[in-house]
Amino acid sequence: MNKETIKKEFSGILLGVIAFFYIGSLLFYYPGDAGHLSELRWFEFFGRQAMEVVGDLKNPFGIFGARLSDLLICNFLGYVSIIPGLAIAYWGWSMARLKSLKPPLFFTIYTVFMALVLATMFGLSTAPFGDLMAGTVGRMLAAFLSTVIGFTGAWILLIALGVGASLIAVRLLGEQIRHLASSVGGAVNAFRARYAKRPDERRGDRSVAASNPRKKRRASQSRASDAPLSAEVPEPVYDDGELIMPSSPSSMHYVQSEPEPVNGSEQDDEPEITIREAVHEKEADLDKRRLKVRTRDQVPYRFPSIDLLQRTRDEDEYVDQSLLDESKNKLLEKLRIYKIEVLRISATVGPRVTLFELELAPDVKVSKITSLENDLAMAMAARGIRIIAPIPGKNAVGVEIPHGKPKTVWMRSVLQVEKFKNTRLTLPVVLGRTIANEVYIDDLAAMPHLLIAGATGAGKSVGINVMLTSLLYSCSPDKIKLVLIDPKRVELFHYQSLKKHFLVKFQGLDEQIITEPAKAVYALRSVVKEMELRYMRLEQAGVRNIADFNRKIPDEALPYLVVVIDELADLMITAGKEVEEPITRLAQLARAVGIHLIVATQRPSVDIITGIIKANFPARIAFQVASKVDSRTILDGSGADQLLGNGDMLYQPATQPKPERIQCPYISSAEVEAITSFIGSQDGLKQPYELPKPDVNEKISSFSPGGAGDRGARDAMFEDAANLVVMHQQGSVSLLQRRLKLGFSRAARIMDQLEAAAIVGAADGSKPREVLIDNRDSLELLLRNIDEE
Ligand SMILES: Nc1ncnc2c1ncn2[C@@H]1O[C@H](COP(=O)(O)OP(=O)(O)OP(=O)(O)O)[C@@H](O)[C@H]1O
Repeated sequence: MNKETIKKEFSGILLGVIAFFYIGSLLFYYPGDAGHLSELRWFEFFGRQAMEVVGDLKNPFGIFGARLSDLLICNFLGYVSIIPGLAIAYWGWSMARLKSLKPPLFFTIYTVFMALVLATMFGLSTAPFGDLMAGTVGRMLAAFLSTVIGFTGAWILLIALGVGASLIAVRLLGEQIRHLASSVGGAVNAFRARYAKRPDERRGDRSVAASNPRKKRRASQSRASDAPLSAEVPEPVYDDGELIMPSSPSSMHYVQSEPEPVNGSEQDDEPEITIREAVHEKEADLDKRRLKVRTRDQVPYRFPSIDLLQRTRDEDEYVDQSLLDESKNKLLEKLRIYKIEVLRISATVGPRVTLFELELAPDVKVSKITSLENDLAMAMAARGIRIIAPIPGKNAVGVEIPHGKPKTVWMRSVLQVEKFKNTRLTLPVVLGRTIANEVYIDDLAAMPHLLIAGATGAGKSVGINVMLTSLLYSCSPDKIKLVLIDPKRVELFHYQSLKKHFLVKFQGLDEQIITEPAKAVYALRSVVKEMELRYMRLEQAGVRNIADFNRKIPDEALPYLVVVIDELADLMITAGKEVEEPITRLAQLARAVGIHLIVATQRPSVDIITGIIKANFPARIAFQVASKVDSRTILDGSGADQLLGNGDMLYQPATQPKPERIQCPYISSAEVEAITSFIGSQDGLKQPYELPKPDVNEKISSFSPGGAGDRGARDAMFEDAANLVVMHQQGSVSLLQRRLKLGFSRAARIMDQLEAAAIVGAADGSKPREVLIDNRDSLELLLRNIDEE
C-alpha cells in the first residue's frame, strides 16, 4: 500500500467518524440540554464546571454534541439538518475506497438543497413537530415564500424543486447508488451464506483450512465438481501435453450462464481482487512556457496554444466495481474449469481494457493459460481479450479484458502534463495512455523509424495526426521539417498550411505534399540524396551524428527530417522495388543524420512489409488487424487481431521484449486544421528548406558501400546483410538465408564479404561467426569508409 493510499484511507475513516458523530448528536438532541449549556461559555469544554454540566446532559455526545444539535436543530434547519450528514459519510466512503470525488460532491449539493426544500416544507406545515423539523431557517424561508407566491404556490414550487432535484440526482448518481447497494448487498449475502451453513460444516471447513490453506481451495473445488451442474462440464482433454478445447456445447452453456454457487464457501475461496490505482499524471499548463521564439532568419514564430484543442470534460475515474467483479468472476470460473488455480489477482482499469494480473499456483504451467485465449474470448462473449504470459519482469500472467465503459483519451489531456511540457526528448511523440493511465511519450529520434499497420478504420491516420501534433507543439520550424507522402490524398492535406514553416521543398517539384507514386519515388530519392550530403557535412565537421553537428556548428544547425508515408501499400503496388529501395536505405542509414521515417499501411502482408523493410523498422505499432497472420507480420506474434479498434494499439519499441497496449488519443480533423491554420497564418520563413535533386539516372544502390574493397564484386544485399548481422549480433549464414530470403550459396558468399570487410570474424566450424561491430552507428561509419576506398 503506498503513502497516498494510506492517506486517503485514513481521511475516509476520519470522515466516517465525523459523520457518525454529527448524525448521532442530532438524533440524540434533547431540548432540556440547552438550559445546562447556558451555564457554560461556548468555548468552555474543560474544567470543573464543564464536568458538572456533562453529568447533567442527556445527549451522549457530550458538550460538543449537545451544542451542535442545539445550534442546528433550533437555529438552522431543524432535524432536517441530519440529511447533509449522509453526504459526509459518503465522502468518507469514497475516499476510503479510492473512488472519484465527483459523486460525493454532487451528493453534498443535493443533500443541502433537499434539506432546504424539506425544512421549508415543514415550515409551511402546521403540524406540532413542524418547528423542530424546520428550524429557524426553514420557518423564515416558508414565511418568505408564502408571502411572495402564496401558500399553495409555495407548496407547488417546493414539490417541483424536490422532485426535479431527485430526478437529476438519480441520473447523476444512479450507478453509484446501485453500486453502493450491491456492495452492501454482497457483504450481507456473504455473511448470510457463511452463517447459513450447518455448524458441523463450518467446523469441517475450518479444520481443513487450518491444516493447509491450499487444501481448503482444493476441497472447495472438489465440492464444486460434485455438484450436479458440473456433470455438464467436460474434463479438458490433453493430447501430447497440449490442451484441446472441449467441443461439447454443454460446456459453453455452463460458462455462459451464471453458475449457481455450490455452497456458501465457493465465494470465500475466490482470491480477493486488489484494484491497482491509476497513475495520476501531474498536469501542467502547456501555454505557460516560452511560446514566442525567433527563427534563425529572425522571423518571429509562436507555438500553437493548447486552447486550439477542444476542452473536453475529463472522464470520471470511477471504477465500476460490479462490472469488474463480473469480469473477474467469469475469468475465475473459466480458469477453475480447467483446474488453473489462482493465488492472487489484481486489476488495473485502463481506458478501454482491464488488465487482470493473476498469480498462479506454483504447479500451473504458463502454457496452459495461453492456450485458453480463444476459449476465454468465447466465454466472455468479448473481443479484445489478450493474454500476456508471463508479464515481463513479474511473477504473474496478465489477461486483458475489455470493460463495458470505454473512455476516449483526448489529445489535450495527454499534452497538458508535466511529462510532456518538461520533456527532454529530441522528437517527443505522444502515443497515448497505457492501461495504468500513464501518458506514454517516446522519442522518434531514438526509435529511430516507426512502422504502423492496422486494418482500415482502426485509427492509423488519427495516430499519425497525434504524432505530428505532438511534434508541432514541441518543435519550432528550425528544429524539424516534414516530408509528407500521402498517396490516399485525403489524410494529410490539412498540413498544406505548414508549407511556409515545416514542409520541405523539393527541387523540381511544385507540390510540397506528395500524392502521386512516381513523385513519391522522386521525393524519397531526394531524401536519400539529402542523407548523403548530410553525411558529407558531418564528416567535414568531424562528428558522428546530427546532435554533435548542431552542437559544434549551431549557426548551421541541421533540422531533423520526419518523413511520413500514409499509405505504403499504394506505393508498393505501383512502384514496388523503386520505393522499397530508398525506404530501406533511409531506414538503414538515416538515423545518424536526423532523418526519421513514419510509415503506415493498412495491408500488413509480406508483399508490402517485406522482410527487408521489417528488419529495418525495429519500432512498430499495430492497430487492430484482421487476422493472426497480419498480426504476426507486423509484430512477429499474435495480439493485434484481438485489439478493439478506435485507437487501441500495441506498441513494440525496439528495446522491449513484448509490446505494450496503449490507447491512442483522439484528435479531430477540425483540431488539426485549427493548429495548422494557426501556424500557417504566421509570417513564413524567409528560406524554405530545400531538398536536393536526386541523381535520377543513378541507381539508388550505388550508395551501397560493399565489402572487401572491391565494389563491383560486392553482392547487392551486402549492406542489408551487414545491418542484419550487427542488429542481431549474430554472424550466421542461416540468419541471412531466413531474413533476406536468400539461397545458401549466396548467403555464404555475402558472409565471406562481411568477413573481408571486418564486420564479422573468421568462420569457426559450425558456430556463428563473431560480430566485430557493436552498433549501427559504427557500422554506418565503417560502410562509408569502405565506400570511399
Ligand atoms: N484514438 C481514437 N479514439 C477514438 N476514436 C478513434 C481513434 N482513432 C480512430 N478513431 C475513430 O475511427 C475512425 C477511423 O480512424 P482513422 O481514419 O484514423 O482510421 P485509419 O486506420 O486511418 O483508416 P484508413 O486506413 O481507412 O484510412 C475515426 O474517424 C474515429 O471515429
